[in-house]
Amino acid sequence: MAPVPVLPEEGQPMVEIRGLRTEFELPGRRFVVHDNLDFTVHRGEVVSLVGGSGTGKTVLLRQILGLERPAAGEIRVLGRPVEQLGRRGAASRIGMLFQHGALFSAFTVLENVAFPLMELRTLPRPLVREAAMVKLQMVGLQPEDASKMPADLSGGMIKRVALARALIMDPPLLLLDEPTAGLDPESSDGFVTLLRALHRDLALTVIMVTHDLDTLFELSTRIAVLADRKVIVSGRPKEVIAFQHPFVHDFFLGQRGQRAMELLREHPFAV
Ligand SMILES: Nc1ncnc2c1ncn2[C@@H]1O[C@H](COP(=O)(O)OP(=O)(O)OP(=O)(O)O)[C@@H](O)[C@H]1O
Repeated sequence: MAPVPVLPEEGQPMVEIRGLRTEFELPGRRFVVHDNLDFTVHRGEVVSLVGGSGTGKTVLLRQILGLERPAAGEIRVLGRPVEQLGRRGAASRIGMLFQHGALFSAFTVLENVAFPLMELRTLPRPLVREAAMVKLQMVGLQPEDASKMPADLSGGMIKRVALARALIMDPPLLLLDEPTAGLDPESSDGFVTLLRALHRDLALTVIMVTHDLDTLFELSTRIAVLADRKVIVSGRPKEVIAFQHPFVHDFFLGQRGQRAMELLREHPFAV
């Protein structure tokens, strides 16, 4: 069995990032994505990361997951440096929903959901199957969906299967990369409702990257803006929208501003 992560008290840091520097080599030059970036997420929060294209939102999620190492700085997850968690330790603490679901096309739905547990080789197959079926039910899928192949699923079902797989080890921390991208409005609403219920019922801490204002306002307890290689502001929408920065102005008050203002009125207490 995977070790049960020790949960910090409510409000204690789940993720702490200090002095983060991320750089990539391009032919002939070094390209800096994050520079001296600080960011903390507390237990129970749903923090949305927004920022322009290429500001390093996805890379930051991958670093929190331990899939990529920064050039400098420290990332602690549940009080421990992420590089000390190892693959198994990270998997039991952090669930990740990748942008396009990232399901294995040759595996059935059940095999996809069960995969992280099968890889551990610590539980007998019937128990793994049972755990995967419970997670399928948790994300609103039917038992008969278990034998389907990814090619036979709708976009909304693919997201749900990927979410069931992200939750298979009962991680306290869930990372979501564009959870509603590519979904029609009805599927998107359904998925947001599911995420909100799971956040509440499983006492999850969530870090989410999204460009979608409805998803942002429906789910977030805090918004953090990535620009100029740092988190330039984080807080409630009202506080973030009032921050003077060209990206913040364009994102919330530009073309989409009217929708942002409607959402702010609809969700005065949500964030
Ligand atoms: N392995 C890599 N090698 C080189 N450059 C990379 C690598 N991974 C990411 N980058 C670059 O780092 C920058 C940040 O990428 P990232 O995918 O995190 O952006 P993002 O903020 O998620 O953007 P978007 O909103 O467009 O998805 C981009 O310019 C990307 O091309």
